[in-house]
Amino acid sequence: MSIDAARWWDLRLPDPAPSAHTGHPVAVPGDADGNDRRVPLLRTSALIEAEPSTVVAALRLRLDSSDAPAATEATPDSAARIETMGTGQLLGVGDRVVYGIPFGRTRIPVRTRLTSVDSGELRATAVAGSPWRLDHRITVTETRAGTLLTESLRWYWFGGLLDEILGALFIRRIVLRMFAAREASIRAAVQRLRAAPAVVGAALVRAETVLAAQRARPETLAGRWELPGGAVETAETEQNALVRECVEELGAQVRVGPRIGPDLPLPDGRVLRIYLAMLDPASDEPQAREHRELRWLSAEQLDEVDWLPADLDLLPDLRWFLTASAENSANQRR
Ligand SMILES: Nc1nc2c([nH]c(=O)n2[C@H]2C[C@H](O)[C@@H](COP(=O)(O)OP(=O)(O)OP(=O)(O)O)O2)c(=O)[nH]1
Repeated sequence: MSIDAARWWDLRLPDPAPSAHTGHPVAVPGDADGNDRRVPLLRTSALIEAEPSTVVAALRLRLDSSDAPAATEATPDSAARIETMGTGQLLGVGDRVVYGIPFGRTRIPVRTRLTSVDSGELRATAVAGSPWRLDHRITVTETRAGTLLTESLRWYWFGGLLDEILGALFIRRIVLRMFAAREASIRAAVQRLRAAPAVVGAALVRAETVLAAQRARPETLAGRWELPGGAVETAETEQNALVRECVEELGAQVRVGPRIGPDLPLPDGRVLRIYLAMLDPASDEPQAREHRELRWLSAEQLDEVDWLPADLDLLPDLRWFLTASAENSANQRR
């Protein structure tokens, strides 16, 4: 495979500024990318000892769902109501996030709409009317010590100096409290995801297509499509579980590669983790031993089958990977 998927997370992420590594909040006018220096920017960062795929899943978990981390209640400043427009459990573009920013005894609702979501970054822009605008950006960056989570907020109110004064007097304190509370709830969600029993799935890739399998059982899931795999048994690594499941379900020998996409919470409390995989050159052709049918799907065909709900949240990452592999192969042929 010509794409180095281990560098998956680095692809679209800017380097955090050195001050972000200190873990202390910084408020600087503008940023180093040449953006308007008069626009206030507030940034905090935290190192979380977990893989980026888990941190992203924690970020994208609905904070208002019943299985949300209890920290949402324990730290009311993090209160965020998320109005999901998509079907999946994770956030998608177009979803609205309503933050209740505490102000005296009341809360001022700030409505933001997610404008971009990918493996490394969530970006939301406030939808409150003009002239006021708010850009909220969360990025995750893999480091040797864990995942660096950086949150930044930039606001445009009246513009220029007035925004800086308002920021210093009012916004800065509230926003930093909100960031701190969110960090606590993200840490709690990360712990919950790491402790959950795992199901693993193989994104088995061949010639820019991925193998999808149609479930035959149980009745509630029969007819829907998934990636081959199953539950990880006690004292088994996730990679070994995938190799075993692919033999049992497909009669195929696979080589397991790096993770793709975030942790995907399942309705029963388990967590689904997907790994890229390739057929071993000596392997037999995969057969539907336990499934109804198998199909090799290209990036364009991913929407043609009725995926299980958890898998829907993987499709953007899978589509990106298949498209990038196809482009890469085309470039190499030239
Ligand atoms: N393997 C797999 N399971 C998925 C996917 N998406 C998804 O929601 N699931 C759910 C369906 C099931 O509730 C659970 C996996 O159960 P399973 O029947 O495949 O595996 P298992 O090891 O628990 O059972 P078995 O193979 O021993 O019969 O995860 C997916 O893409 N692949």
